[in-house]
Amino acid sequence: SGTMSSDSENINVFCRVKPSPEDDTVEYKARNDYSENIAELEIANPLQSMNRHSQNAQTTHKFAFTKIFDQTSTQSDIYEAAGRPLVESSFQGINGTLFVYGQTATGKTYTVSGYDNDGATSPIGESPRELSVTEDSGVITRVLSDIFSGSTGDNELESVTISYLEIYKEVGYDLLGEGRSKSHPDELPRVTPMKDARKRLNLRNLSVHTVNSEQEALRWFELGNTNRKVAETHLNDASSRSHCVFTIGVTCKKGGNNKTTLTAKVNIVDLAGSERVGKSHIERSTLLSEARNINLSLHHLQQVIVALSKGALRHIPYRNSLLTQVLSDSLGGNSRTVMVATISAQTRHLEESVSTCQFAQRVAEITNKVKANETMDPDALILRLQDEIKI
Ligand SMILES: Nc1ncnc2c1ncn2[C@@H]1O[C@H](COP(=O)(O)OP(=O)(O)OP(=O)(O)O)[C@@H](O)[C@H]1O
Repeated sequence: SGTMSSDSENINVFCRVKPSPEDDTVEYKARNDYSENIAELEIANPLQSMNRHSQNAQTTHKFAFTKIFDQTSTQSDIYEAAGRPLVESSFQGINGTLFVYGQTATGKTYTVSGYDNDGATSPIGESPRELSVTEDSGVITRVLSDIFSGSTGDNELESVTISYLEIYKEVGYDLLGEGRSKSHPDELPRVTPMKDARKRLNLRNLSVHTVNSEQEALRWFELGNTNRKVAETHLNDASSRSHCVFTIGVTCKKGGNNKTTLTAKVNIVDLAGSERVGKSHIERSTLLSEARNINLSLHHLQQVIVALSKGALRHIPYRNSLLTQVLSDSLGGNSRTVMVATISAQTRHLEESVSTCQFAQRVAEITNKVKANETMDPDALILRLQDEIKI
């Protein structure tokens, strides 16, 4: 039947420019054409425009995006354009992914997780202060809030689950393991990828928590962030060096047909900083091995994206890293996916900003095959098959 077919759709790519002091900024122009959903980012290259001898030197770089968020954009602007649509489609059984990519300190974590809720985290179950969406809340907080308060259309929300995975040097850590905060990352359960009988990825040891309210969900998220900070302190600034994947499972009963269940997964992904090893002034050998490791992971991600952007019938090397295995549905599979490329407007980061935008152009070429995940209860399925036979 028609509802089971899949639709091809491209990954929508957004750009966010981090606010910075007015001196030392690159001249860039953003043109958003709201009616067409096309935006163009033009970055002037000050180094080349100063060189009057090279007539043919490229003085500007131009990049196409779905939309550009300039330095004045708010957390809510980003959410409305890039986050909310994923919540709405999750109620229809459609998987969604939002991932942020960019150089260190360009606002990836701010975009996804907002400002840190400084201060004490209360254990799950105790009753501390109320958590809620504030101006600085990132995509994850807003998604969790909307899932519990947004309109599910004709369908009825049945259950919500969450999990929170950190990947550091190819090792997966469960940030919500056992529901309490840890004092050392070694205490966090290690997550390993396995294939189940149907050859689907199964993340062993990643806890999946059912949540019944926005408060409960936000409390888990806060616990995960506390564990993430612990890891950061012990693992040489793991924040820039690790990847975090927050996953929300949404189950709905289909309206007018409560024998059909719709299930969707929404992944929100904060990637490691994308700068190249050569540019960061890393001297200590341990740090160098870490840098290679992040870059290795991002390198594998880039390989997957290049293979996908070149089109069908290619071998896609998902298996080379844990990150690409986790993101296999999000990239080229069954998921509605959006990317937010974060860049700095500062002149000294020009090269990195251009390279981030170039990567984004590749990602925009990827097509996913999106279809609603519907399952019927066995009785309903038998009735439907009997109906079909009669015709
Ligand atoms: N749009 C913004 N508005 C206000 N502050 C911002 C914005 N973007 C980033 N910041 C601030 O800039 C700092 C660096 O941002 P953030 O930690 O999010 O970067 P990142 O890209 O996640 O870096 P890393 O790769 O190291 O994790 C933080 O203090 C953050 O609060």
